Amino acid sequence: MFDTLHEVTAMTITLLKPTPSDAAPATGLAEPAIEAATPLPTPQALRQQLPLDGELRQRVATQREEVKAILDGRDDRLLVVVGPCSVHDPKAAREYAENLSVLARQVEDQLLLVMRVYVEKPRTTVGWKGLAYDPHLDGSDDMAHGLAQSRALMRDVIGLGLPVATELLQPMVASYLDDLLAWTAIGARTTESQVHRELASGLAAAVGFKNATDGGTQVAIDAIQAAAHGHRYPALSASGAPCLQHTPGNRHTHVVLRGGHGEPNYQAEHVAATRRALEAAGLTPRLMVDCSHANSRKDHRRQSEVLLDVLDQRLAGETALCGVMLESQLFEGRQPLKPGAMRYGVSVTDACIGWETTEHLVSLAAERLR
Ligand SMILES: O=C[C@H](O)[C@H](O)COP(=O)(O)O
Ligand SMILES: C=C(OP(=O)(O)O)C(=O)O
Repeated sequence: MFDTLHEVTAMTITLLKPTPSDAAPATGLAEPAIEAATPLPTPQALRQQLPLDGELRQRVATQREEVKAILDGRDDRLLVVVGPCSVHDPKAAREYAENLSVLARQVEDQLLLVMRVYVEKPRTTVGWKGLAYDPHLDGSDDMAHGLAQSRALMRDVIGLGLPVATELLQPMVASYLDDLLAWTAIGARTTESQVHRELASGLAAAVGFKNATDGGTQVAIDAIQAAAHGHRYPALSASGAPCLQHTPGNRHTHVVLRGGHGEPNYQAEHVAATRRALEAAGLTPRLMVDCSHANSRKDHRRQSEVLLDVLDQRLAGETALCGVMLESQLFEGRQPLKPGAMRYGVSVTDACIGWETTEHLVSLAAERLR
């Protein structure tokens, strides 16, 4: 199935170097800084190759509505975005999804579980950028294959009955995957970006804007306001042609508190302050707490204490808290990315809690909310 894409990847086009008469004599500024361009399939071609059939399309529509009902306060269940920090092994991700789909049914009276299928990773400096970019984990950047693997995996997760969450990082990647998503993150490193706010304004899925990496929440509140408006911005159409995209605006957005610079911001005083800031901006206060990242001080074992605190706040009547996020894998911890010497089901980005702890925490959350 992926042969065609592989063939496309193999054809690398070397960009035309300027002729001597084009070159800028003194500065050399006319030299292109891009070394090569590798063709990718158009979003339309990939969607045709890995289509979402009528039943699955309807399922995604229903999943999106379920998430939005929670954000609108029409459903008082807790939204739980849970799964690996990043997917690097689709086989392990499918096994994880099978486990999660069973758990989701056991807790569905109290919780709506949405699986993190994160295939793009924002990096603080440099590092592996995710399955969509480098599926062979070796720097070969076979993105045509990575996009196909990402799409196929997300489709299988939906087939298991689970809604899919991802972070959308590179706006062009969104058009390969966005028909599959029930919930989307705009990450801490991009919430302030106008380009990402424009992207969010045209998504059919709900969007969570993370607070900034320094802990600042105002950028996420500004992002909610920006994304609620319609925008017009240049983009590539599904068939790969440049176009001016017109978006309607997205009202189903919310803040995600993830802490900043090693300091948590999940506690009641932070939640109350964010609630007041949202109300002052004329916005409906709705918040998700990310139990990982700076909220856990990057120690996966502390995600449980964050979750328990958030549950206490909910039970004490904090209705703005409509969701939580957990970073979880089949097995706990993290490992360096060393192809050929990897442990199955262990994160290669941030450390995660393992499946047993995940099952225990999610069941406990449902039990406490009952
Ligand atoms: O969620 C994952 C990481 O926190 C994020 O991608 C940044 O990773 P890095 O600091 O390891 O680059
Ligand atoms: C990168 C992530 O989070 P943040 O943007 O909060 O760092 C993530 O959730 O994978």
